[in-house]
Amino acid sequence: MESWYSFTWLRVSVPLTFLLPLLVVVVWTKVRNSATKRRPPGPTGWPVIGNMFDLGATPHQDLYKLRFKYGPVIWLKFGSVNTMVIQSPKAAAELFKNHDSTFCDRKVTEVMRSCSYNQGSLALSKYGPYWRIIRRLCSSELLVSKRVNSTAALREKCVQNMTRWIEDDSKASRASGGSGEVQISRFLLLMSFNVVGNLMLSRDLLEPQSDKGREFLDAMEMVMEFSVKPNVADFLPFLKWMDPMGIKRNMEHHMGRALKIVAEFVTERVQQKKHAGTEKVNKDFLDVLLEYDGDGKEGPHNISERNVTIIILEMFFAGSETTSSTIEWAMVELLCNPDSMRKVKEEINSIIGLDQKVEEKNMDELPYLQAVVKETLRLHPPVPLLVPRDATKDSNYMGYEIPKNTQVLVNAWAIGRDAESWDDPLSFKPERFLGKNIEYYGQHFELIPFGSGRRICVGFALGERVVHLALATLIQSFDWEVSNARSPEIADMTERMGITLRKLVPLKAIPTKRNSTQGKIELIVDGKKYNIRVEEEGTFRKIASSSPSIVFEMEAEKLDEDLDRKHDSIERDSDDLKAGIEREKEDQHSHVPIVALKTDEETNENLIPLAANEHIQPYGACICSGGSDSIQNTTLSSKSKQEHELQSPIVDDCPSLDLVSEDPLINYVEFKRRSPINLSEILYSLMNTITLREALGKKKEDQGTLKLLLKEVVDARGDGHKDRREAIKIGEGKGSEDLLDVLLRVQENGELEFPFTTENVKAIILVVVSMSTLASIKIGEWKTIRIIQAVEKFVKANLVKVLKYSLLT
Ligand code: HEM
Repeated sequence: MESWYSFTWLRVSVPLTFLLPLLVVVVWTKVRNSATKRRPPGPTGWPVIGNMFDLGATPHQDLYKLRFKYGPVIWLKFGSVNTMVIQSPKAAAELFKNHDSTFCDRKVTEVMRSCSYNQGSLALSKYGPYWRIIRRLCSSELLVSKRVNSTAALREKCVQNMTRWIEDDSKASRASGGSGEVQISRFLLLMSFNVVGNLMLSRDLLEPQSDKGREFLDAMEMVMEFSVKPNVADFLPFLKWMDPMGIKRNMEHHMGRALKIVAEFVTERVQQKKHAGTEKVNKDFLDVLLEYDGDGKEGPHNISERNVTIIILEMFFAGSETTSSTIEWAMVELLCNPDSMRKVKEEINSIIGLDQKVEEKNMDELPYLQAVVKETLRLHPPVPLLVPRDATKDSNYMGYEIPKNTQVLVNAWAIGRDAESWDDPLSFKPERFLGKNIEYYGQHFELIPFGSGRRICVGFALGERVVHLALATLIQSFDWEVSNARSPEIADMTERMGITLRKLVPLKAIPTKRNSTQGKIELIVDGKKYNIRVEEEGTFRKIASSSPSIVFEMEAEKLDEDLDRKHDSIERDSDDLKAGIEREKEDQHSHVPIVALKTDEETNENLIPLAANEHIQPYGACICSGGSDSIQNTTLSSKSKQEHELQSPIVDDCPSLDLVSEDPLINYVEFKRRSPINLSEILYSLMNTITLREALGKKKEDQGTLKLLLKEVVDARGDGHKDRREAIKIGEGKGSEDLLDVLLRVQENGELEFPFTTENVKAIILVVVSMSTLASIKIGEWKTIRIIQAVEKFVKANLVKVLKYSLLT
């Protein structure tokens, strides 16, 4: 009996072993096909697990590839979860414009249920009264433009702190023998955390050295890491109770830590409120949440302390990495595209300059910077698939039947690369936005880094301000360089998917502080020190008029820093080289005083030809020309002359400065390659080149040394300018007069009210020339300060170029 039974069982079970799985596949495929009749196209999945293995570590990229095969709307199944993916601007427009209310719920993953987080969260809450209340509070009290504007100073403070940390970190690296390289993302994250901390809780949460801050950051980073780990329990719900991958257990631990820290702040504030006598004037978001007592229409009527804690924590999640990763990507792209970096730098230089801090109110004047941010968000949206939506009901979308509870992913990353919307979509070209009205506020569906519709990012006004401000400040404050060894990894755009999309290998670059011209001038009047801006001519004139002598010194800080860098970069084992550079630094440190003495005009001692070592020289009424066109002012009476000076157009920048090529310097550096460079020599030569051109109209080929110049001046009435003056006289050379021509004309015509000798002419020319050598400048015409300034700016700009050149070759 038993053997019959065994035999029969064997006869039945063997075919069943093979047939049953086949049957399951056939039935499952049939059921799926019938159910997906009017579903969007997509790759066929496996039984039970569906398309779980079709996506890897960067799902937005895998989905983008599927678009080429299946089109812009794709259907996938992850275990039991139906998923629709939107990958074109047109499909996104259809979704957000015509179906937003159907798809405005959120799909909540199992891990985000840890510590009941989803119940207090704004970003994950169901579309309903709780979401509406919190969203309204966020919009009106925290993130609406007017409110954001009123907190600009807080953000500017956080961004300035960041530049200080970067500078300190770089200095520390240099001091310990490193290259001065910093990992920018670290400071960006701290900065953006503090921005959120200041708005939510009125405090800086993080200082690089703070233990409490580090603990919070660490807990947050773990939460962010676990929140995006693929979890099999999401797709196979029957496994939820097991938490087979341990993700939820870990999340409970780290989320618990983060919530505990925020809860301490909340409790502290609740206690303060209990004991505070008067109403607080400047309320932060925590006050607003705690004081909420209903809107008289729909619930809830207050927000529990637990939910307040969750909402505050969420703002840190949502507002910190998103902004910091965007800025990091922008810096990466700019460093890989030097032309764009140059343009954005030039724009900042010309609109804000180096002397003024970047402020949020400047942003409207920086269209190229704005274009850089848009281009960065197009190519690197920090939340590439937006935050997953969930269908609230069955619907018909673009002719497809989409069942309730379908998860909807909008691939903003793929949309930013859509070839129908963007020319050359994979290249970084901020210019594509110039003069175009393409914004990222959810109305132009080819650019939706903040999402769109009802669930569009509630913090975009804040996010965009932080990104622009911090990026502009980083560019204004530092020159950024990438070491040769790092170049390949900077250009490697491989991504890492966390809570936001980051660069796999974080950006490391070397910052060199850019110094402003302001504060570089120390003015010493009768033993008193003043720090003045060169531009503040009024101040300058005021002090000057009350004092017979003015001494100001050019600080050599900038040169010092360049030398420090050079010191670090040149072969480190060569003591001779180091010693040479140290000597150079010493030289640069011994500031050369620039002296001006304003004498009584009546005295009019005429001009004393300059003696090389004297620091103070009297000057007479005839020295008032910083440029050829104003020499006639000398004929004016003292009062009207002063008035005229106040009104007269400043000798703006010397127009010919930009014609002076830096080639001689490059040649010089080339010649001196790998040996210490005498910077004073370079400066001296460049300054002479520039001012000789300005004073004598000399082209660079026929400029000689100072010796030749002296000969020319001594021979001022002689051949050098004879032909020119003849031509000018008969009207041919009008407009091409240089300073010497003008002086000679004035002299010949006897236009002045006092004797104007050849000695005077020589002295004026020498004044202008010697002024530019940074040695014993003797001059009494304030306009010439503009020339000094222009020359100095020019030299610095070129010096950096020259040094860079020498380091790179
Ligand atoms: C560059 C900066 C930022 C980017 C790119 C960004 C991006 C996004 C995206 C794509 C969404 C989902 C939108 C959707 O589903 O359609 C979102 C939602 C959200 N963002 Fe942002 N965000 C940024 C900054 C911020 C900041 C600074 C905050 C607040 C401090 C913030 C708070 C939120 C919140 C609370 C949500 C959920 C909104 C809801 O579900 O109603 N974000 N963000």
